[in-house]
Amino acid sequence: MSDFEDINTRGLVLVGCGRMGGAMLKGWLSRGLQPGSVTVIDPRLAPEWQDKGLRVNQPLPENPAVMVLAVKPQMMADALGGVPRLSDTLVVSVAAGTTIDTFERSFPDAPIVRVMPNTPAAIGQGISALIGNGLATAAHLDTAETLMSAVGRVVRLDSEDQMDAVTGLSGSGPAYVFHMIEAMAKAGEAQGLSPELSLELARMTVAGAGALAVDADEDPAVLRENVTSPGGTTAAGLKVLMDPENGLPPLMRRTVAAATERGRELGKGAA
Ligand SMILES: NC(=O)C1=CN([C@@H]2O[C@H](COP(=O)(O)OP(=O)(O)OC[C@H]3O[C@@H](n4cnc5c(N)ncnc54)[C@H](OP(=O)(O)O)[C@@H]3O)[C@@H](O)[C@H]2O)C=CC1
Ligand SMILES: O=C(O)[C@@H]1CCC=N1
Repeated sequence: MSDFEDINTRGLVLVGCGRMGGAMLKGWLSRGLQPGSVTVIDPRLAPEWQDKGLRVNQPLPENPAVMVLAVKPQMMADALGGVPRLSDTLVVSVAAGTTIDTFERSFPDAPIVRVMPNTPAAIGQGISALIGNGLATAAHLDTAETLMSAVGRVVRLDSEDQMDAVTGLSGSGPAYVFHMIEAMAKAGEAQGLSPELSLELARMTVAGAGALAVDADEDPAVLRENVTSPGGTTAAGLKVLMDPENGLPPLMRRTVAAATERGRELGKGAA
């Protein structure tokens, strides 16, 4: 039996099919979601989605199993204005900042699950955190978890208050790691390597270290120590990187704090 049986029967509506909506849709279709059961609402849907058998910008099914909202927080009010007051439909939002009570104003009788995914979902390597409203039953949370586990791992939160920090860490986090690759590549160039060689070394080092961190039984700290020979090259590099005042720890603290704070602002309706 497909995990998507009820959704394939009643339908899924995806409002906003950009980078995040598209990444999730790709994962769902590859895991058994039938294209004909998906209604995509996006005024300027990318051409790559046009010939996939999806229902594009068509009237909504009468009683869809799930509606996924994946538009920018700043566009959410517009998007919500265009959808009916569903009640028997699970509403899932992936928007940063936008709080559950905002959705409850549009869907006062609906189960609502707020999710924070990330873009490695496009290759099934995402991590999503979720939390439901008072009307979301265990079955609704399971449905949301089924959807999100099709594109990576899922954790459940204890409180919606955690969501902005989750957003600042894992929602935005892939961008920090991509920037780390860029910075490592530039640093290699500064030591005389060619841009191509430097980028390849940086990219595969981050990919391999990330995969090892997930696969290994040891903590990242132990994996780090395994690379670090006493008096060797890594120790010399880490002395700079781990400097408590000017190194990565205070920089990363400020980075995640700034992103978390921006999530809070978006939740209060900031543009
Ligand atoms: N990108 C990421 O890494 C992550 C994003 N998110 C969240 O996902 C949501 C979407 O972000 P992202 O995918 O990056 O943004 P995108 O801009 O790539 O995607 C949003 C899509 O929604 C479309 N759209 C705009 N207005 C409407 C509307 N009224 N009805 C239907 N569709 C509409 C946009 O069209 P157009 O471009 O023409 O405006 C666009 O195609 C945001 O709320 C973000 O916080 C969460 C986790 C990670
Ligand atoms: O930058 C943003 O606001 C979105 C949310 C998390 C990742 N991208």
